[in-house]
Formats: sequence, structure tokens, C-alpha cells
Amino acid sequence: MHQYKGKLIIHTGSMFSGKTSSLEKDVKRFNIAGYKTVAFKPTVDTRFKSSDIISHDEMSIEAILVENIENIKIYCENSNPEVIAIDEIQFLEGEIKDIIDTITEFLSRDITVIVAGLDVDFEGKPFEIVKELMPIADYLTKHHAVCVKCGSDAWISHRKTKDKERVVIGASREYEPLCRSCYLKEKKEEDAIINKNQVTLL
Ligand SMILES: Nc1ncnc2c1ncn2[C@@H]1O[C@H](COP(=O)(O)OP(=O)(O)O)[C@@H](O)[C@H]1O
Ligand SMILES: Cc1cn([C@H]2C[C@H](O)[C@@H](COP(=O)(O)O)O2)c(=O)[nH]c1=O
Ligand SMILES: [Zn+2]
Repeated sequence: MHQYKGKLIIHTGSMFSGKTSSLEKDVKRFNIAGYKTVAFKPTVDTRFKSSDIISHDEMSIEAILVENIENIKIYCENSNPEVIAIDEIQFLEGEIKDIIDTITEFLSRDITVIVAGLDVDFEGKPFEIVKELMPIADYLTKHHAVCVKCGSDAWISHRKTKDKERVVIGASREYEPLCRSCYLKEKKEEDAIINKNQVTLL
């Protein structure tokens, strides 16, 4: 009866672009259509202190917390879902190859996989797993937040704090979506302040 099988659906883009709400909407539609669906999210994102997937506009769906793709594989071996959703895939621990191989295996077993994840980090560097999954996708949507400086389509999640580690969990206190032009302007201003401080220290 269920016609929709073994598709990879990717929602990517910057923070606040609607990746999570789109994944949630897909999951809700598959549930309405009667598909056996399960959603996962990596444990690293502890923003909401709940296992639910919660979007920035506070829509939520139930999810299971996992550390790596092996956890997902084991869970699915026992529960046989027809549709698997993974939010924040960039935070899934382990080898990229293992993630790709497992997702490919799900697809070959007619399981549909929906993933949401950032395409680039706060410096514009690609998140490898999303980059590697893109060519395999049946449906790939690059979503755009609104640039908070000029209202254009955002390209990057600009980090407002001084933290330099790649992973810093946060929301609008720590990040703002910016278009390329506003981001480059912001970087120039930040660099000018750093240079000025260095001169003062000499
Ligand atoms: N600058 C912005 N541009 C677009 N949406 C924003 C912005 N700031 C806050 N939002 C909110 O974020 C929601 C999208 O949240 P979500 O689906 O969780 O995005 P993502 O998973 O891509 O971070 C929008 O529907 C809107 O309510
Ligand atoms: C850009 C960027 C983001 N993060 C963190 C910040 C948030 O906790 C998530 C992204 O959540 P969203 O659902 O896409 O809004 O990722 C990070 O750790 N490092 C980064 O460079
Ligand atoms: Zn802008």
C-alpha cells in the first residue's frame, strides 16, 4: 500500500532557515499517511533538555536521543520503521563512511530517510557529513533564514560570541543568520577591532 520507499530527503541551510520545522512537517505527513516513522537527534544538542526535536518556532515531535549511527541501526533492527528522520545530522558522532554506508543500506531496504543539518559552520566551512550526503539525495532543499542586517536571504550562521571551537550549542543569543555581504562586512569590523587591540597591547 505504501508507495513512497527508499528516498533520501535532505533539509539544509543556515540556522533559523527552517530545516527542523521542514523535517517535522515531513514526519507529520508520513505519520498521517500511515507510515511507521521514527525520529532521532544527537545527544550533543542539549538546548531544550528534552529528547523531543524542537524547532526555533517551538514546534515539536517526539524523538530518540542517539550518539552515533550504530545506535540508530540497532534501534531500527528491532522496530522496522518505514521512515527514519535524523535532525542535526552534523552532530552525529563517528566515521562519515559509517553514516553514509548505513543510510545507503536503509535506502536499499526501501526505508525513507529524512535528514536535517547545517551545510556550513560559523566560519563558512562545510560540515562534511552534509556535503557527502548531498549527491545521494533524492530531494535536496537549501533553506534560507532572513539576514538580520538587511533582510536578504542568509548564507551563514554568524557567531556573535568570541568562542572559536567548532561546536558551540546555542540559538539567537549566540548566532545570527547573515547574507554573504553582511557577513563579510561584520568580519571586517571584527578584524579591525582585533588589530586595534593588538596595536594597543604592543
Ligand atoms: N532571521 C530569521 N529568519 C527566518 N526565521 C527566523 C529568523 N529568526 C527566527 N526565525 C524563526 O525560526 C523558525 C525556523 O526554525 P527552525 O525550523 O528550527 O530552523 P533551523 O532548524 O533551520 O534552525 C522560523 O519559522 C522563524 O519562526
Ligand atoms: C553554525 C554553527 C552552529 N552550531 C550549533 C548551534 C546550534 O546548537 C546548532 C544548530 O541548530 P539549528 O537547528 O540549525 O538552528 O548547531 C555549532 O555548534 N557550530 C556552528 O558553527
Ligand atoms: Zn544581509
